[in-house]
Amino acid sequence: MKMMSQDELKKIVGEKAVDWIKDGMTVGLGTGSTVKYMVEALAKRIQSEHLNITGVVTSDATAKQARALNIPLKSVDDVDMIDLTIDGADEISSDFQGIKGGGAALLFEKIVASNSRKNLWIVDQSKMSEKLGKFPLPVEVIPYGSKKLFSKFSKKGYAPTFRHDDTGQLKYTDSNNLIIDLHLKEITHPHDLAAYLAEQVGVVEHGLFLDLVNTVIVGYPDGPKVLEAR
Ligand SMILES: O=C[C@H](O)[C@H](O)[C@H](O)COP(=O)(O)O
Repeated sequence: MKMMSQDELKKIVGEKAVDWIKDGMTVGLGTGSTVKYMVEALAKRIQSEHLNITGVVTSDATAKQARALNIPLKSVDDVDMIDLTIDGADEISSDFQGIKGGGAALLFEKIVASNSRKNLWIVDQSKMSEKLGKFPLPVEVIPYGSKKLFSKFSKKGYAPTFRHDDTGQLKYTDSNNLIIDLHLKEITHPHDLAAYLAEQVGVVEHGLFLDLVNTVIVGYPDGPKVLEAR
């Protein structure tokens, strides 16, 4: 079997995902290196099949790409309901729960996902795991009081780190918040953890995406595999 790079696996799932898009749909466009291929493939379909599609983006980065490819966009506030959102993920457990936010876009991604009739995730095989927690869990926090939250998470044993960008500066999200990554190793009770994080003052959103997705396309060297939740 031909060895495929991680990037090639991302490309095959990105290209496969646009099969779910039908003419007239309002489509949520996720964020990241896998979604980038889906957005490219969608733009090609819009052009060649003259599709009437409205995109709803989840980050400034995706907005920039979609505009450059002439995909018509609207804000989530200006559409009735999103028919389908296609997004990447950082880790997906066997029961279809996920961690997102590796690209710091979790807040808009969760707003768009929560306003979508259907959510579809596209990942290469490395993102699948039995239990969540190998990927550090991103928590978006407002800057004011963020050191207090950091200490609280430290005391809980969550091994927090502030996210930095490539230049070593604190990473600010599209909404000018900070990210604290929690190094948990294994999340045994994701719903309890999600509830705890949601009630902490100063937490804007966390990267646990629970009970949102029922279709996942996984890229394997022998092709994309579509997994449906039971
Ligand atoms: O904040 C970023 C998003 O949650 C991405 O969807 C996630 O990090 C996966 O990105 P990629 O496809 O680049 O691995």
